[in-house]
Amino acid sequence: MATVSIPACTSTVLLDIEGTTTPITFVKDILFPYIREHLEEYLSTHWEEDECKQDVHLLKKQIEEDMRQHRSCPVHTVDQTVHTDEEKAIREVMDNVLWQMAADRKSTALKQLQGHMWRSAYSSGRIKGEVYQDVIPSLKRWRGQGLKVYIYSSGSVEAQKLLFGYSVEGDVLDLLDGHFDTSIGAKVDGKSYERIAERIGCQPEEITFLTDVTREAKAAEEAGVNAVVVVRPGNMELTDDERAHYNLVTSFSQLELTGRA
Ligand SMILES: CSCCC(=O)C(=O)COP(=O)(O)O
Ligand SMILES: [Mg+2]
Repeated sequence: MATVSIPACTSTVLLDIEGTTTPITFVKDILFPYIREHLEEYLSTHWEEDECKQDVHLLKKQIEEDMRQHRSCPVHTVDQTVHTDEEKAIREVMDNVLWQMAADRKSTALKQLQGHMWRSAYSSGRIKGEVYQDVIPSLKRWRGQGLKVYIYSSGSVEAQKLLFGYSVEGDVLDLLDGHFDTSIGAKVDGKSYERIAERIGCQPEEITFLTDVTREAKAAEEAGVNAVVVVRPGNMELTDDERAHYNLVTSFSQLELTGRA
């Protein structure tokens, strides 16, 4: 198995989740169906709670932003099955959430609500966060070499902590130095990586970012971050140009820090 060197100046490994630490199938076949199945019940039960109100407020702001940007939104027909204003409002939120999920939108509003909904699924043991077999040994190895390890995912920080706190390998949050989500900026925007470096307190050049998505790798490189593209079963196919441009790994164990044991 070919090794891929990461620069000797690296002080921090920054990890994407879906398609990188975790199979895409876990997200698409377990996490997302849970939301679709429990959305109506969740909104009806928690509608009057502050946290749910904030989630709905953020979703409404996102809808306004989408309208301003002329992005298509679900069209509301008159629904004969709902009677009260609350039922109507819940149905509107549901339509929007399901529409965003069908488009695999990565909006902060959607991701925040999802994170809150997964809480009880993880804490009850119904769902356990999947991580590839090479992930935990690599996190331990990197930390042993003095590297810091952070997560940067479109999934909310709360959703990230649930996945690693209730993982198939147990609670592995101790192996992580911190978490970033899209509240710091979109993963396809170079500025987000500059902000992350600033927040960590290092130069962008000291960060190696591992992701399955080349648009994210490109944005990271624009900020001066070293990007490595992770190829896992079921990930999006890469073009010949992308294969030629990026360092590729199929397992974290292929990564070697230059000049360290
Ligand atoms: C960690 S939460 C579940 C995954 C998710 O909702 C998501 O959008 C993951 O995106 P990523 O940026 O980790 O590819
Ligand atoms: Mg990903």
